[in-house]
Amino acid sequence: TQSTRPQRLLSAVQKNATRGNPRSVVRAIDEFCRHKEWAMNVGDEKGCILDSIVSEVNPVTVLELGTYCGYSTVRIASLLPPNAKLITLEFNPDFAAIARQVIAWAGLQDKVQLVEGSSGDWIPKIQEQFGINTFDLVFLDHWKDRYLPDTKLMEKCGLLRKGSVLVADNVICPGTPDYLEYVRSSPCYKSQYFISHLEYTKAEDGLEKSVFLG
Ligand SMILES: CNc1ncnc2c1ncn2[C@@H]1O[C@H](/C=C/CNC(=O)c2cc(-c3ccc(F)cc3)cc(O)c2O)[C@H](F)[C@H]1O
Ligand SMILES: [Mg+2]
Repeated sequence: TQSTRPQRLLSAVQKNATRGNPRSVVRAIDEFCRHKEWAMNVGDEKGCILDSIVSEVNPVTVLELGTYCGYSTVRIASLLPPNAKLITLEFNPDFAAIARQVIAWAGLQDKVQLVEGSSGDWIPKIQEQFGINTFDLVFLDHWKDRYLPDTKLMEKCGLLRKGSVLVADNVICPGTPDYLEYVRSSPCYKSQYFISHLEYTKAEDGLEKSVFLG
């Protein structure tokens, strides 16, 4: 049977990256997507911006919405302090299976909890299930029309505290207009746009960093 793109991406990691070396996993995926097959990873250009924000926040608790193949999961987790935890939500079982193997190849499985399920179902259950009260950092990279409802849900569930940082991918392409309008106009957020390009292309895209003011 035909392989899927995520399966071919995983094969490229297993072929070209060194086990236990997250940077080599990130590099192998970027090479595959630049030279073989485009895939919707945050990519290296926006990834460097993400790295700088993660390093500045130095989060102990991280939530990622939309794991896909685990590229940004590996990028973020590789920068976390030893006691930190990253929870990543992915409701497609095929993507989740690939991401688990990518995360394991990077040697980051002890820092990452991949939860197979939908953000809408899981955001209200995270505190009781994982003993986490609030998140220092949230990376939004799932369906673009779910950024706003899930942000409101995180607020309602008390998962954000004064200073929590939201980083949203694709705020220009494909675009998340309702989310952008909300975080840029709400008195509860201080927002900043980091201009960049859509992964592996010359099209404009960017990340929006929004600090929750409580
Ligand atoms: C809704 N709740 C969810 N809960 C758990 N997992 C979820 C949920 N929703 C989706 N997932 C999971 O999160 C992932 C979804 C990623 C979606 N990403 C994109 O569409 C996306 C698209 C482009 C793009 C740009 C230009 C172009 F010409 C074509 C594509 C670029 C990007 O960087 C993207 O991130 C995964 F697939 C899905 O199962
Ligand atoms: Mg994206």
